[in-house]
Amino acid sequence: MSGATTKAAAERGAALTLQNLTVTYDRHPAVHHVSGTLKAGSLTAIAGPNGAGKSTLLKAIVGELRPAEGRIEHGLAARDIGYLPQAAEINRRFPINVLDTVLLGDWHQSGAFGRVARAARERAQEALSTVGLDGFERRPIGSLSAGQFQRVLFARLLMQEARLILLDEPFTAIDARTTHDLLALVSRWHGEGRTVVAVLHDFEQVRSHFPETLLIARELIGWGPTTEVMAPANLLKARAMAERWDETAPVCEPAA
Ligand SMILES: Nc1ncnc2c1ncn2[C@@H]1O[C@H](COP(=O)(O)OP(=O)(O)OP(=O)(O)O)[C@@H](O)[C@H]1O
Repeated sequence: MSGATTKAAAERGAALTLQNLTVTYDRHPAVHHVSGTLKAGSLTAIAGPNGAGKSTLLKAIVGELRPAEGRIEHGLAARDIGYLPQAAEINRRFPINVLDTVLLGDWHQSGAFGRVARAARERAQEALSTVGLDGFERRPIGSLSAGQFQRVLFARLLMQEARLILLDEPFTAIDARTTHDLLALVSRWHGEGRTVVAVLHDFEQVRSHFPETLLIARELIGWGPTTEVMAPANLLKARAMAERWDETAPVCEPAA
């Protein structure tokens, strides 16, 4: 993104702008012509049916997928974007302990193979304490419960101190107590002025904790205040679009 565009986006109060974004797999669109602005400092849920393109959208924002068409504009360096993928995408057999996993959140300071400074260790320790995992430092990540591991990943995000935080289904298969604790961290990040985005399936959670919502069913249905976007008519529309879409439709063919 050019310096001028970055400045213009910042002046509009935008953390990120999508311009006619289309993302495809083998030329089949998963995200189709999506445009809009994520306000800096906003707290936004991404909602939509299974297969709606929610994870694809996050992957495009972090640069794992390239747009087939359109643009994603932001003025952020990679280290300014924190990303929590869906749990199923993370390999927990990797032989690494809890403390080192949290320290990975600091890779941009220490470098991938650099010596870890004492200050970083102390911050990692503090992050583990914040997520309620004192004493877990040496445990291999493969030995943790799903909820404990999710706490570790949140500690890693705490360590990173990113300006934009993207969470893909952070509370799926997580119990009420852990969800409550992790939602408190989300609120804390929001209070610190960070921009936070979470893909969620629990509409109650969306309504009670996320002031803004982006509702998608491959195409954008709504993006703005949650009370407006999550209106019954929009939810029906999302469901109807999901029921009629053709998985094999090529790029830019009109929906059936
Ligand atoms: N690696 C891939 N190769 C081919 N198609 C893919 C790939 N990843 C996702 N898709 C397809 O892209 C579409 C959007 O998938 P995506 O995972 O973004 O949806 P989602 O909204 O996150 O769904 P869910 O709520 O089920 O997690 C789906 O039709 C899916 O099958």
